[in-house]
Amino acid sequence: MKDAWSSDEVRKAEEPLIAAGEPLMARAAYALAQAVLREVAARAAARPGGVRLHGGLGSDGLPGTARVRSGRTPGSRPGRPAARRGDVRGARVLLLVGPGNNGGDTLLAGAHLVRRGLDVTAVLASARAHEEGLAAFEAAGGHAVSLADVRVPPVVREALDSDVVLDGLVGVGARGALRPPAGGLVRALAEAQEAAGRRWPYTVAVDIPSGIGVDDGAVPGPVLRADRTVTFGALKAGLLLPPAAQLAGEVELVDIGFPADAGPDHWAGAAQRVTLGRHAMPGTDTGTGRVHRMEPADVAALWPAPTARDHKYTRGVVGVIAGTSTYPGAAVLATSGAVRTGAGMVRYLGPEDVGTRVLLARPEVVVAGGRVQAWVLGPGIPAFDPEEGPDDDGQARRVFGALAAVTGVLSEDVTGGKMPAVIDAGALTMLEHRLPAWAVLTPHAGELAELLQGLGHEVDRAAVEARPLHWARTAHQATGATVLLKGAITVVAGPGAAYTQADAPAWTATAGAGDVLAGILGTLLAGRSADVVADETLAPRLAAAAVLVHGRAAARASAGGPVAALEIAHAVPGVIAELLGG
Ligand SMILES: NC(=O)C1=CN([C@@H]2O[C@H](COP(=O)(O)OP(=O)(O)OC[C@H]3O[C@@H](n4cnc5c(N)ncnc54)[C@H](O)[C@@H]3O)[C@@H](O)[C@H]2O)[C@@H](O)CC1
Ligand SMILES: [K+]
Repeated sequence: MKDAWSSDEVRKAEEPLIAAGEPLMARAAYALAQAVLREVAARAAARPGGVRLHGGLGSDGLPGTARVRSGRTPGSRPGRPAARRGDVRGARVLLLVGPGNNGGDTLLAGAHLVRRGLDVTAVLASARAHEEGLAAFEAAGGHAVSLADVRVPPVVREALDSDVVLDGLVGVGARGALRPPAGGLVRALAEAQEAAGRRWPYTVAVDIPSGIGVDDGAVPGPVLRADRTVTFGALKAGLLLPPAAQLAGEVELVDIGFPADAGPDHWAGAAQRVTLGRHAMPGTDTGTGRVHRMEPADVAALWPAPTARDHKYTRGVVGVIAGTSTYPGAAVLATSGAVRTGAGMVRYLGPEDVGTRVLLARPEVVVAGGRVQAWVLGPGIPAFDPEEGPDDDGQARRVFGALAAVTGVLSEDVTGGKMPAVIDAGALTMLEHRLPAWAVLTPHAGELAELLQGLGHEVDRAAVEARPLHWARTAHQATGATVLLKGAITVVAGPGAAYTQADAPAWTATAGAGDVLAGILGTLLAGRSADVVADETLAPRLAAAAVLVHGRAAARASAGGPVAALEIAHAVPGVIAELLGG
């Protein structure tokens, strides 16, 4: 499991170590310099002619760095002697340096790089800079200029003429969007980066890409996209959360001596254990707390793998209420997802013609009512409109009945009382009561926005996409349910924990993929039905596990190319075999 910390937790972990005189910053800076040297050496090794790794500016013919580097012997200008293959000397590095310790890390790393023969320029974005770091950098022979003196355009040109850019403007001490002048600098650099495409230098974010929401993964202003983030002591929540995670590149965690578990999970407190009715508003979401990411071993440990003593009923029966005569495909996809994940049995409830199609695709499915251990409700069923009434072949009636069993409103339901459920698509519009955590809502951003609007929030799809974890938590607090918010990076918010999974290739954004996910999760919930009802932390974990399996199955089915939803379901057994065998 990857654990990403909030900025508060990082600070709490640092305090006693700093008080004890641990050289945290020196360790961070050394590791940062090593990461840069590794990359520079690898690139130089791949290039005959040595160090000039990057294509350089060339486009406007300007000696781009002259103004930034005025008065300095340009040791790495074109025309210098060619170095050996793999030699890092003379590679050009631009440091973007902010006023705090993040800038300090960057300057100290810069000093290491200068000593290794790299050609390093530091742009100090603020009037203040980390004193010790600046002194070490200059003593090593590094060249520092002030942004106030050189202005933004020459810095952009310098960046374009560099091999590596280090973004050390702000780290976990920052709040909100980058303010001027750093904000203006990064806006200009990000635009140039976008325009330059592959000609842009290798960009390393120091601890975090400056300007992201450390705790909530928001991107409130300009941010320079990193190829790599070298982060210190612990992962930061914003590095795993969308949309910021998409700007962090490859994340490298460096051990600087934090204890394995330094602090409490602040978010796991009582804040979200509120009892709110359907129309009550949640309290303010603090947006702090840990975020987890499941890895294969975590999923294997949770998996309800069968033993020789099991039979189909102990393995778990999944009831699927999905599809209509107009949208029969969702029924096929959801039942296929459930069957291929290893359900003891899958029941299908719906219109007769849809049931026939389900059977043609999956003859294992039982098209009849009876006991189930978990429900999958809603794929391919239209939104419920209380004014118009249902036009869905009776599917809304069936979903309402199943929801009563999930919430315990019908305590003596024919299905046997409370049980977990996946609540997807149309079923998301049929929620009338507060839900338990073992009900897992699986909206995409647009559906979550509509659900939240129904609860009185002024939020649209774009707002949900801008702060997915915040809104998933808000929906969890308001409804009581576990919320699985689908996206390129999927977020799960449930009691005491948040998960984020980034397992699926971009090709997975295709019609029907979500129906398959609903089936996969339904089988997992059915396989551990009693546990899920007894332990409210289990549904979020199983939801994250389902997302991992679905994403890996999509990657298998895609093999780098387009993927059809049914093929994701077909790839699931191979993924499970790999997870359990590993
Ligand atoms: N405390 C320590 O000993 C260690 C800290 N480390 C580094 O220190 C960083 C945290 O350092 P600090 O707490 O000094 O804070 P930062 O360096 O992250 O930034 C704080 C500074 O940025 C300014 N700032 C805040 N919000 C801003 C905004 N929106 N726009 C522009 N400027 C803004 C503040 O005025 C303050 O001067 C970590 O991210 C990490 O890189 C590492 O060296 C590891 C050890
Ligand atoms: K940074």
